[in-house]
Amino acid sequence: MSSRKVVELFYDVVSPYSWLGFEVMCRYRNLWNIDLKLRPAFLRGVMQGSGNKSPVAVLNKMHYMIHDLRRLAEYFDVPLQQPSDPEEVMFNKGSLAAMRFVAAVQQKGGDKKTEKVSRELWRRIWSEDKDITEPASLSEAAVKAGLTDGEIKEVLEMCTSKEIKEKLKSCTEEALKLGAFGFPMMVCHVDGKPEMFFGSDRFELMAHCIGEKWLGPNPDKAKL
Ligand SMILES: N[C@@H](CCC(=O)N[C@@H](CS)C(=O)NCC(=O)O)C(=O)O
Repeated sequence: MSSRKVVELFYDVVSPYSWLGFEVMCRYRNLWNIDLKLRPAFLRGVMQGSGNKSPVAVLNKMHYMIHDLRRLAEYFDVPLQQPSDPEEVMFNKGSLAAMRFVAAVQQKGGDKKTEKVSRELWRRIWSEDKDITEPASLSEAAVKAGLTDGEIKEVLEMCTSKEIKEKLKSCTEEALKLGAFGFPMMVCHVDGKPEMFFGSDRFELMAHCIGEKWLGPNPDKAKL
């Protein structure tokens, strides 16, 4: 049997397209011969570091995205819904606290808990129009993800540590070095060479490059 290919998924919970990419990668993790590595990072740092401009700076692009996300939610079977004030949520409030929290969860609890907490944070911001900046909001997401009160207290304390700030920063810098200009970014390591894909709309090509089969965004339903 061929050795498992490593696929790194760089994401930020402020990014709705990252949620789509994340759910697809989680669905395919056991179907494809891959080792999925979650790489929580900071989208604003990637945008600034790469000199990219927000896609919503162009009005027509913003209108397209709003429409696109509505139909993608149904296509991907992800309960994505526009928050009432996307600008406030994405640009004013942002995701620094949330992504430090995710980085701390990963440090303390590994990828399984990181997956669950990330999903609950996306659900809050991109489905239920709820805050993800306050400690109480982060705690609520962590409770839903199954963390204990003790774990949550420890993770919240870790968020302000130099170690966790550095962890998020270095993952963001790594993404930039690999060529990131936005999220989601998937990096497949094929024969020791990194192959980068941007967006939740590159899975067909990715599957081709790693020698796997693309069965659409929901492979379990495709098999029925
Ligand atoms: N076509 C991509 C779009 C992904 C996308 O727009 N991601 C945003 C964050 S939610 C981004 O980083 N955009 C940077 C850019 O488009 O240059 C997809 O379908 O996933």
